[in-house]
Amino acid sequence: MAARAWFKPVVVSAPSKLILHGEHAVVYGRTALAASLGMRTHMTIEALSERVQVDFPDIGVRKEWPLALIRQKLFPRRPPHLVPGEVDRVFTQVIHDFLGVSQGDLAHASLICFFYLFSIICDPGVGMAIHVRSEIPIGAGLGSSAALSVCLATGLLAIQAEFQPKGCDTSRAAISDWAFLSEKILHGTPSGVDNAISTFGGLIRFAQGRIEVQERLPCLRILLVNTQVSRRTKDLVDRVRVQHAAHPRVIGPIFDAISGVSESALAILRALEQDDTGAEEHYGQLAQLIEYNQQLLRTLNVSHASLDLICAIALEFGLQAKLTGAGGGGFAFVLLPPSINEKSVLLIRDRLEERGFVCQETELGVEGVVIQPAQSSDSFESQPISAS
Ligand SMILES: Nc1ncnc2c1ncn2[C@@H]1O[C@H](COP(=O)(O)OP(=O)(O)O)[C@@H](O)[C@H]1O
Ligand SMILES: C[C@@](O)(CCOP(=O)(O)O)CC(=O)O
Ligand SMILES: [Mg+2]
Repeated sequence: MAARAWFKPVVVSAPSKLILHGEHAVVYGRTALAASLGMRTHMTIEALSERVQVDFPDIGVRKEWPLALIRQKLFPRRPPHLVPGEVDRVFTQVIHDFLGVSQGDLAHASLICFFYLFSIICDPGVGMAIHVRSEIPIGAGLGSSAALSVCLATGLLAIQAEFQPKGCDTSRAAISDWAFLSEKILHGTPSGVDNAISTFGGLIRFAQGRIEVQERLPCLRILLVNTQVSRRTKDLVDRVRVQHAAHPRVIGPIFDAISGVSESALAILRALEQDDTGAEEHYGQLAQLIEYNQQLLRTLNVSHASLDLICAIALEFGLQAKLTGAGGGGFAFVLLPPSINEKSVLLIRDRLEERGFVCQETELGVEGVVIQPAQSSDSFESQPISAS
């Protein structure tokens, strides 16, 4: 079949995320509570004649291939199933060979994700220039990989839907499933919480692949603290897996306790949203849960000296902090109760920044993935994405 030629430019953005509670335990089916964050990844895809050009400046990748070569080398080897499922490791090896890179090559992991999704979703292939730029710190626990995966899935599905309006599912549920496949290519065994929150936005309760979008979110104020210590999600997840395999009867109950923290925190957030008369007591309970969870994550050996120091500094101000995401560095967050005065917030920020940490406040519970009107095309219209 001949390759297709032209499509309208697609502009997509997807948010980062904050895991309030449940990281690591969620990989083992327990409950996590996650909110979307104001920083986003932006992607544009434009038609390009007979070539595929990938520009990922954040990781220093800019390359181009003839479409005919991709169709010849990759398409005959793609997995037969045209719905997202398990990663076909034979096909990822085919892509590695095509790109001439080795399996562990991190800089090329994003390229592997792109070619995997492109080969399956864009049938029978179309020339394109894809450009991705992110406001999200990469490899720090705020879900940059999921935002990338969600952008790729959304953009490629939108293009395919132009050629094949019937039979191409572009719902949020389908986007999240394709992005989950991409996350599996990057991480091996992700829980799916990151792609779910980046797709749906807001606040979600997530367990065993079930996404429960929470209709209302009380206005939580948190201080994000970047340790500036880089780490890889996969390494931390592997570290926990080794411990779980060695001591399932010890580590399993820790996962249960973390899950309990997520459920309790959700109950308190719902109570806060409905009635803020008992706000002070509720914030006290939320702070207590943050402290418990940080201790549990420390027991799982995924904290780090920098994260422990942030928690200690927060405590000097009577505040609680915990790591967010995989840990081992990356980000922590500090809960700022409504009773706190601005002078204390400035003081705590100063104390943290004196120690080399970078602090910021950003919006919580923002919109999930959006397809925006393309600036370069007058004819492009904003496309709503259905929920399921
Ligand atoms: N803007 C981007 N451009 C290209 N690749 C990206 C981008 N953002 C994230 N990635 C991919 O995601 C990986 C980081 O994922 P991960 O270790 O899960 O950390 P995070 O907590 O940020 O999701 C990077 O090594 C890269 O492969
Ligand atoms: C540790 C984990 O629970 C969250 C990882 O988040 P991040 O990649 O650090 O943003 C892993 C997962 O849920 O797949
Ligand atoms: Mg990630």
